[in-house]
Amino acid sequence: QPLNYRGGARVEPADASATEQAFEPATGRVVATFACSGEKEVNLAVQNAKAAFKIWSKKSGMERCRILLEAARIIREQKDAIATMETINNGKSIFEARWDIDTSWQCLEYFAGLAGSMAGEHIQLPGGSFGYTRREPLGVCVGIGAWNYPFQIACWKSAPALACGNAMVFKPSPFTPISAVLLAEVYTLAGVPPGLFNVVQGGAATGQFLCQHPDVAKVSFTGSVPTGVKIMELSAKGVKPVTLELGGKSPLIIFSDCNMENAVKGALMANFLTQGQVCCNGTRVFVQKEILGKFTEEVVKQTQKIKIGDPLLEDTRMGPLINRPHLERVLGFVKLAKEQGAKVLCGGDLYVPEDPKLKDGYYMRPCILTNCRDDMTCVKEEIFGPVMSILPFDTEAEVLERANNSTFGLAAGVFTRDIQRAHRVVAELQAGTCYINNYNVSPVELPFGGYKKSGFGRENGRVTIEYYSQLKTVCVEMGDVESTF
Ligand SMILES: NC(=O)C1=CN([C@@H]2O[C@H](COP(=O)(O)OP(=O)(O)OC[C@H]3O[C@@H](n4cnc5c(N)ncnc54)[C@H](O)[C@@H]3O)[C@@H](O)[C@H]2O)C=CC1
Ligand SMILES: NCCCC(=O)O
Repeated sequence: QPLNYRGGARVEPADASATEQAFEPATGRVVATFACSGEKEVNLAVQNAKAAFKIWSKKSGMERCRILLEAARIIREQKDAIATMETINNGKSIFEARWDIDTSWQCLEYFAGLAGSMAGEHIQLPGGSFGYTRREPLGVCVGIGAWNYPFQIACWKSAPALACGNAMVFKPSPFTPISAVLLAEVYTLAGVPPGLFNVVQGGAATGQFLCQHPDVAKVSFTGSVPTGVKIMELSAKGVKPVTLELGGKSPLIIFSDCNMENAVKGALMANFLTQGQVCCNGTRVFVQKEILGKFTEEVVKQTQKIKIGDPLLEDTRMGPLINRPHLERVLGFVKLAKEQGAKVLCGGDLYVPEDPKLKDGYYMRPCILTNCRDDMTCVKEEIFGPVMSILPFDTEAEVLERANNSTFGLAAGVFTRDIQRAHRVVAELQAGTCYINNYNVSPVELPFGGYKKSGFGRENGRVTIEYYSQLKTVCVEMGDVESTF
C-alpha cells in the first residue's frame, strides 16, 4: 500500500525525487519500496494540513481532548499489531517495541488532558481596563523523525501539536517509513479532520522542502547534530521556531555506595535498549575505583546473558542494528577503540544467529570496553550502538569535571545511596535530563530534551505546550483614549 498519507487517506506521491527501499533488519529482506516525495507532494500535504487546521483550531480544547483520547484508545487496542510492525522495520525486540507503543498512547492521553485545560491569564489594569492572554496554535507544524523510535517520535511530536490546535506534516526516516502511516490511520479513525496529520516519505531533499515551505510555522526535529544544524539554518530563513532533539554522549556516574544490583541493571538500561541506538544512552560509565572490579565483573556477566536473535521472539532482548552500513560503523568504533588502547571485555563482534532465515541480519554482540581514557574516540563520539565504555574515577569533583567535558548535554545519571550527594551532583551536571538511581525511563509527564549541542526545546511534560503555541496579548480599554496628540 502507498506510504504517503494525505487528506485522510494513503496516496502515491504526486511527484518523486527518488525511490528508496526499507529493510527488515532481522533478515535483510526488503519490506517496502517507496517514492521520496518531491516539492509538489510536499506542497499538497501542507495545503491539506492548512485546510484541516482551519477546522481543528476552531474546536474547543475539550473537543480536541475527546478525539485524542479516542486515538490513544485505538493505539492501545492495536498495540500488538503496531509493535510487531515496529519490530519488523526497526529490529528492536518485540518486548521493547510494546513499551514504546505504551509510551506513545500515554503521550496522546497526557496531551489530551492538557488540551482541555489550556487557558490564558486575565490581568487587571488601572481604571477598570484589563488585559488577557490567549494561547493560540501556530498553524502547520512539521515533524521530522529519526529511525530509532519511529512510532514514539511521531506521537511525541504530533500529540502536543494537535492538542494545541495545530496540524502536522510528518516525515519519518526513510529507514523506517511504515509506522507513522499507522498513526495517521489511527488519527483518522479517531475523528480528526482529513489532512490534520499527513505523512510524506523521503530523505534529506523532502525534509528540506518541508523546512523551507512558507506555510510551515514550526519544525520539530529528532536526529543527528549535523542535520539539526542544517534544519536550524533553513528554518532561520523563514524565522520559524524549531525544536531540536539531537545526539548525545551521556555520562552515568556510579559511586561506591550505590546499590550494586541496581547500578548494574541501570548501566544495562543506559546502554543496550534498542541495540544501543538511543540518543540519551549513558555510554560513558564512570565507576568509583573502590567498586570498579566488582561492578565490571557483574556488568560483563549480565551483558553476556542478553539474548540476541530474532526480535519477534518473546524472550529476545537484543535484535539487529538498523542496517548494514550502521553495523559496520559501530564495529569500526570498536576496532578503533582497541587500536587506541581499550580492552574488549565482551562482545563487539558480529553475531550470526543459528536460524538460517536470520543469516543476512545486522547483528552484533553487546560490547563492554575497559582501559578507556577520556580522549579516546569511543568516549568522545556518539557511537549509537551497543558499546559501553567504563571509566574509573576517584572523587566527586573529578568525575563532575570529566562528565561535563563534552559538547553534548542530553542526559546523565547517578547511582548512589547518599541522597545529598545525588542532588548535589545532578545540580552540577550539564544535561537536560538527569536520572537518580535509574536510567532511560521515559514518563510522558516529564520534559525531555537537551543542553549544549544536544539541542533545545522540550518534548513531553506540560512545558511542551509552549513549544507548539503562541501567546496573544489583548489590551482592553474601558475608558476614553488619552491621546498624546
Ligand atoms: N535527542 C533525541 O531525542 C534523539 C536524537 N537522535 C539522534 O539522531 C541520530 C540518528 O538518527 P538519524 O535518523 O540517523 O539522523 P539524521 O540526522 O541522519 O536523520 C534524521 C531525519 O532527518 C532527515 N534529514 C536528513 N537530512 C535532512 C535535511 N538536510 N533537511 C531535512 N531533513 C533531513 C532524515 O531523512 C531523517 O528523517 C543520532 O545522532 C541520535 O543521537 C535520535 C533519536 C532521538
Ligand atoms: N524513549 C527514549 C527516547 C529517546 C530517543 O528517541 O532516542
